[in-house]
Amino acid sequence: MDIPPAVRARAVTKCFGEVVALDGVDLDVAPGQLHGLVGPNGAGKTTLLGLLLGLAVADTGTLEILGTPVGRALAVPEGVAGFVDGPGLYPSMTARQNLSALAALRGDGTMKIDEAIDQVGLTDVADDRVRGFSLGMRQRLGLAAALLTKPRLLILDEPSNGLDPAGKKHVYGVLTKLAADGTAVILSSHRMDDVEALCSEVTILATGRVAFTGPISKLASEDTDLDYRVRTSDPVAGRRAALATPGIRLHETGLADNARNADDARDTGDVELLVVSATVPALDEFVKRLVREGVAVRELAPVVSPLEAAFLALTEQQETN
Ligand SMILES: Nc1ncnc2c1ncn2[C@@H]1O[C@H](COP(=O)(O)OP(=O)(O)OP(=O)(O)O)[C@@H](O)[C@H]1O
Repeated sequence: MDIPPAVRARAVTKCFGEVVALDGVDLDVAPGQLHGLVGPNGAGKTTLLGLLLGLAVADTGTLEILGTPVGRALAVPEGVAGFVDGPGLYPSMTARQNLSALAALRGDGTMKIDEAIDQVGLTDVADDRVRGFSLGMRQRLGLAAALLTKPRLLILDEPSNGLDPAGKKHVYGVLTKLAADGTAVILSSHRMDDVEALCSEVTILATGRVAFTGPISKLASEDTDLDYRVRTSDPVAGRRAALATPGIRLHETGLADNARNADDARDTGDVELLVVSATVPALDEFVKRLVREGVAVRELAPVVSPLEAAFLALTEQQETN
């Protein structure tokens, strides 16, 4: 039997008075997919996540969640869990009491509370009151609350807010494992690097419309110029090779024009770094030339990630339309 998509949205529109928060949004999310939702402030991310969580209903369009069409009633669809605008928690209760209360409310705590607390790394503070929790700890507890129901679709609004690097790594490990076990995860974020590290697919929203949806790998077209940092064993020869390669635009990084060798270059400051603007094929030619000339490439990386570059280009485009 075919497993239905976790989310299938078609032409979904949602207005708040005069404000069009979502304008004809299509979204497809497969089971087991980690899907990032990005967009500038006010783009409609929270509104869309709210529809998926049953906190609001769309004005027009169709929405199917885990194979079931969403009706007009406000209710969390079966198999869905998560939070928008931060997890709702009782500050005067401990972490464990919060989860017990939730499990009692739902009457279906299918996962053991200790197991959920352990999964998000809060065992040591399980009996502390939530009032004293940091934002990151609250986020983790919110995730534990969502995990209690063993969801097949998990919706998280800015889940990495307030998490320190170790916390983020832990939470991302939990999400990756959930996805590997078949749960679809949709999360919003303002951090492109986080989305790139975690998600295989992304939807970029701008002023309520989908500017892009699909695999992150498709975002960076081979024909798009991106800025790259290039560090070589010989900055002077590297610079010469850049100038000689068609399609490579060299940004000035402080290397003196009269520098004849690496020692001269070093005298002028940190000039081992070149910043070039190029398409992928032009960059390939540049690297081949460097290798031919016996110049070693020690570092080669985009200045901003392909996702961030595409995000900026697409959202600027949308906003000027
Ligand atoms: N309950 C509401 N009443 C009125 N307007 C609303 C309401 N909720 C959202 N909006 C408006 O809808 C638009 C989309 O808001 P939304 O919160 O979904 O954006 P967002 O992408 O989540 O933004 P942010 O990144 O700032 O959280 C905004 O113009 C917002 O002001």
